[in-house]
Amino acid sequence: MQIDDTALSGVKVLTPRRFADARGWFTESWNRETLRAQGLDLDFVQDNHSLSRAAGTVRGLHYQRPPHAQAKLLRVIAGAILDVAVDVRRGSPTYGRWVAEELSAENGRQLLVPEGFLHGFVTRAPDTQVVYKCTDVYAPDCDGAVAWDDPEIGIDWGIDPETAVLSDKDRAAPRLSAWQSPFAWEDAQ
Ligand SMILES: Cc1cn([C@H]2C[C@H](O)[C@@H](COP(=O)(O)OP(=O)(O)O[C@H]3O[C@@H](C)C(=O)[C@@H](O)[C@H]3O)O2)c(=O)[nH]c1=O
Repeated sequence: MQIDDTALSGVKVLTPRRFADARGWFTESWNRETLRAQGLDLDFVQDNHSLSRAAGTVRGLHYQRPPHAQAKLLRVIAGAILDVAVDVRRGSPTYGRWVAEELSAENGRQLLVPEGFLHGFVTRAPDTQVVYKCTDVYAPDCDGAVAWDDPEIGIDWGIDPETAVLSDKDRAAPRLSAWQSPFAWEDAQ
């Protein structure tokens, strides 16, 4: 398992090894001990799976506030996404900054998004399926969203914003400046 840092502390790109042979390949997509040995001790309690029919579907930017904050480990099993994490840890030297990583069924990469980040993705192929592990259960009362297209955040999604396929919740999400982050940098240390 190769684990690479990104420009934002805590956000990591994981690339599991693939064992190829005449049949295809085999990979350990998640192994608690392997990650523990490399310093990532995460207690996952829920797995999610979403299908987005159209390319250009945007889901995000989402979070769950404490006491149900979630770290997420994402991968793609069909199609491709640009996966995005935005640092919203109050007091963080990189508050408001984002990183993006292309995850696809082909490249097998995974993105680790810790607590204290907004998370979202845009699909880059039809019928894209994303699966991810979460460190806390779904808690609708703690669920929230920030506008995916907030110019203050300035994410380059690589699509025409007018054509994005969105949920009603995501279309109505507030901008970063109109929102109070429930995450503190100190809590993340
Ligand atoms: C996230 C979630 C949703 N649901 C339900 C609520 C709702 O009726 C339906 C669809 O929910 P949403 O519209 O919130 O689904 P979606 O927009 O795919 O939400 C997800 O987006 C990505 C970017 C994330 O980071 C995830 O944590 C999650 O927020 O599924 C659950 O039952 N459990 C869950 O864990």
